[in-house]
Amino acid sequence: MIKVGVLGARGRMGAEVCRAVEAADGMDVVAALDVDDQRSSLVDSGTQVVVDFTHPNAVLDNVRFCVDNDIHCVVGTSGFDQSKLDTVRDWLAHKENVGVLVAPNFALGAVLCMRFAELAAKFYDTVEIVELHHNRKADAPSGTAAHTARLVAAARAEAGLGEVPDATTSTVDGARGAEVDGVRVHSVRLGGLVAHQEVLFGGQGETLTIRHDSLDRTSFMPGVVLGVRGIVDRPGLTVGLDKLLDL
Ligand SMILES: NC(=O)C1=CN([C@@H]2O[C@H](COP(=O)(O)OP(=O)(O)OC[C@H]3O[C@@H](n4cnc5c(N)ncnc54)[C@H](OP(=O)(O)O)[C@@H]3O)[C@@H](O)[C@H]2O)C=CC1
Ligand SMILES: O=C(O)C1=N[C@H](C(=O)O)C[C@H](O)C1
Repeated sequence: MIKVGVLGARGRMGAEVCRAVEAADGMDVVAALDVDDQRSSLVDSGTQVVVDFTHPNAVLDNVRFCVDNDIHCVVGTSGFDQSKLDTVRDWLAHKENVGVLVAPNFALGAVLCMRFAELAAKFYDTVEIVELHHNRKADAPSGTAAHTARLVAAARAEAGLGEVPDATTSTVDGARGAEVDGVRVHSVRLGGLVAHQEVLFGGQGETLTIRHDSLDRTSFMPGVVLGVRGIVDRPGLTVGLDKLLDL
């Protein structure tokens, strides 16, 4: 039995994770903590894998605590840029047996959407991303959109494509979205939504739209459970659930 600790356990994702881990074979929730609880109970309960769905401002400190205490981590919380990933990698360099998985999105379709976008990127001059989420989300753009933009930008660079052409000379602040590695990302926040993303490519006389919709938070759970099972045998930093899938 893998002993699992959940951080953010009273949140939208954390509560779902507690249910999914309890329902899965070979793992148990031994600690379910939220914002005011003591992380020391992770150690006291013998937690082997922590699942973190908290807040972008809190997650790095939680990962530090886990690494220091030889606890593997499966991290869904958004807000991981390259410098935060490098920080985690540095911590892990001194810990041969600890693994941390940071996954911008645990939904299978979102993982495929990112991969398809990476594959399509070199064939199209222009690309923009639209992400749409519920209106209680703390951060914009979404971690998934930022990660997708970075993958697309890297694929464009590798193919020798330059900047995305844009003739805009007159605009209102924000009208053209945020820029992540040169890729425009537009964030929509609406009650009723869960998590949705479109990657739009434009070429000569055609467009390609790759869209993914999470209609319910259960969509993330098979990926989280896979992450918990996988991380115990994967020391070091793993970025993206795709590394645990046969993609
Ligand atoms: N990778 C993926 O597939 C997915 C990632 N996410 C990401 O997960 C994160 C959480 O999302 P969501 O569940 O919707 O958010 P919620 O606000 O519903 O849940 C977060 C919970 O964590 C608590 N919390 C905040 N800080 C800490 C802390 N230091 N220690 C323990 N608990 C803490 C919050 O308490 P309080 O409310 O009192 O602050 C809240 O109960 C976001 O970054 C989101 O983008 C979401 C869905 C899928
Ligand atoms: O806050 C959310 O809900 C989600 N957050 C993640 C993100 O920022 O990409 C993953 C998913 O989009 C849901």
